[in-house]
Amino acid sequence: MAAVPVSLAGSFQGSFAYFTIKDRLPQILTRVIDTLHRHKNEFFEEHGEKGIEAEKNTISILSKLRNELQTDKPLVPLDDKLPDVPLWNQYLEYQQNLLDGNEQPSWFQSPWLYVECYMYRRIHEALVHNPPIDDYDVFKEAKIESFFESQQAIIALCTYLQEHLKNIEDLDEKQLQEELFKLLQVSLWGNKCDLSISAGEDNSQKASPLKSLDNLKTFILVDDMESIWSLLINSKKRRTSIEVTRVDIVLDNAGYELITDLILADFLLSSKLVTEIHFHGKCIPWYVSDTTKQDFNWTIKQLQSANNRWMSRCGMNWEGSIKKGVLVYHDHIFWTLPHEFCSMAQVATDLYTELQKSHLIIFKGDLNYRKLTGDRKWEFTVPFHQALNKFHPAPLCSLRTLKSDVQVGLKPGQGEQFVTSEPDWMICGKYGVVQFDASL
Ligand SMILES: O=P(O)(O)OC[C@@]1(O)O[C@H](CO)[C@@H](O)[C@@H]1O
Ligand SMILES: [Mn+2]
Repeated sequence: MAAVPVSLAGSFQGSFAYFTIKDRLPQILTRVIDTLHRHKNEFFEEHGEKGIEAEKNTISILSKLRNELQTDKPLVPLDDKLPDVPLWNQYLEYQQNLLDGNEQPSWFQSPWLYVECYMYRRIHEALVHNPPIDDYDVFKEAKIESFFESQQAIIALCTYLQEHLKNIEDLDEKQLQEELFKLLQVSLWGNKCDLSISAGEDNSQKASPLKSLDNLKTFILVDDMESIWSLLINSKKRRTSIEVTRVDIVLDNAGYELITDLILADFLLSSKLVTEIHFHGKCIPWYVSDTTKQDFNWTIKQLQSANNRWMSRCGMNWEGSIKKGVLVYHDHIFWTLPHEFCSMAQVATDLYTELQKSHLIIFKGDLNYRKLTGDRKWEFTVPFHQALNKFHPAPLCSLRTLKSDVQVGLKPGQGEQFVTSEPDWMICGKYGVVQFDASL
């Protein structure tokens, strides 16, 4: 196979990577500092003087971090005690070895994917070094706010699921396929709502998600929904009563997007297209809005206790599915490492083996797409399978709105047409893909 292309990086002046490292990441750090400031009283009430001390120390570490980033300083090894530290520090060495003897990995020179992940891990390190606020999630407030901002859309989805799909057993194949396509698209467009692209500003779903699907259809650049349908319906037909059909969903953002993923999961289970859903979330706060176990549990609880009866019914059902073991939540440190997914088999063999049990893995969102394709300067027409670079644990698909400049699997001329007519087509979140790889 031909060598892989170079990584996107801040060294490409004027690229989205450059702009992100120069402007957006410092903005995110400033917001984190501001959040800690605003919660000073809360830290005092909970932990007394020790809380205030910890808040001050964390802020000073983060201000220093922002300065390192803005002046393109060398990346330094991590030095907390968490289990992923050796892997991070080996990765730094690996990046070092890719350079000429005198150069050192740095914010603008190293791959964008690496430095951006590294920033979030350094934010976590700053907190870990400062008990008693070491388990404080600096993005929690923004995630909670975005959940409440999307209330109407969440109600619309829960109502749809409960009312419209209560006769799901009676649907014929065509109708079942239509519902699947609808909810795949809802989950795809749910990915517009991430808080990293907006540097933490409100970016929630306000319009009715089901009504807008037809209008949005033309913005799906790669549509492999038929392949997903064939895979699922064939496996349903072949399955004996003791067999399992397992779908894994590698989650992205909490808030509205997570609800769309839960709705999709519920539909897959209640239609009996699948028998088990496995969710995968992050172990630490990540890219502002990504889902952690706390976010996941909080979301289910919120739904259960909501005033709206469809919302609370969804919450109850999902809690029930979790108890029955048909809805399973996992996390793994690999998801918050800087590695491309093609190194998962070596770096996180246990996770790779777990994913091999799946009949279909759904990767949500832009960052997962970047890691699937290695965040490299691929030609638009390179097949998705090739860009995966031997990452094939099971059949997989990506549901992703385009928010960074990597895209593969397009038809000849398809990408070029946008380059002139809509220069920001790859970063504005207006376009999406449902892109499938059959694995073998
Ligand atoms: O993975 P998500 O939530 O869809 O997007 C994450 C994201 O906002 O962060 C990066 C920019 O900082 C981009 O990869 C992408 O746009
Ligand atoms: Mn995200």
